[in-house]
Amino acid sequence: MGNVSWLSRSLPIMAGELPRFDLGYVPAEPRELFLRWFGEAVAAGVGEPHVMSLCTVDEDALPDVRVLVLRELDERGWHFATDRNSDKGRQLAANPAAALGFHWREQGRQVRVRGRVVDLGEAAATADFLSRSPRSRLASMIGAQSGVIADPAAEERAWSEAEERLAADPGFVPASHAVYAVDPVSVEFWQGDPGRRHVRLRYRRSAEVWIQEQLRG
Ligand SMILES: Cc1cc2nc3c(=O)[nH]c(=O)nc-3n(C[C@H](O)[C@H](O)[C@H](O)COP(=O)(O)O)c2cc1C
Repeated sequence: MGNVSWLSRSLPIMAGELPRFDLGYVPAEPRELFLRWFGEAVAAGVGEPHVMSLCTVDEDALPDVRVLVLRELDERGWHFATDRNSDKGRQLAANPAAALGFHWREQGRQVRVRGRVVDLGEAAATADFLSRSPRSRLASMIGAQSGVIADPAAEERAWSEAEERLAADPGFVPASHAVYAVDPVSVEFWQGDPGRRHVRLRYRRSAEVWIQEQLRG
């Protein structure tokens, strides 16, 4: 047996006491249930509950995934911020659809969001960028995210130049900074059970109505 296989089989999963998911007490809209679960994750001390996986597909339909920070949740959907010229930015330009995954390990919970992706425009991008720390803003001013670093010395110079630029113009916002929202077509809430009777509830949007379906775990 390989090392990963041996280690993986010997590691615990969904151990300990987990919350119960009472399907008799769920709201009509998935956003409300997400906010409830998110608040519970924060209260339970879940590590980085606002970090999520973002899955996109490239022009050859090959999936790609990485983790991002959830920036906001409102009637437009789940927001994230990134560089429009990054790999994911280019993938979204070609195919504006995505899936998000949250895993709140300490509670044995998972939330999956699928939907179309909408660029929220310049005002949202500007507000998001200016709310960031100076170091975070600098990192977005060096060049296109996901670009290959061919010359480390030039990269050092780019950081210095960005520092000078930010000092001279603290209101500077790169044109490539973008905030996107995932406008959901389905949202699934998954509650793990140590006895493996997991509880899954999927909200599926049909026209303007949310249909709830319980899924086998
Ligand atoms: C905890 C964590 C949070 C991150 N948050 C963001 C984020 O909010 N926006 C972002 O563009 N990249 C974020 N990243 C970096 C991405 O995972 C990824 O490396 C980067 O966006 C480039 O992805 P791409 O090459 O697929 O475009 C984060 C990474 C980690 C580990």
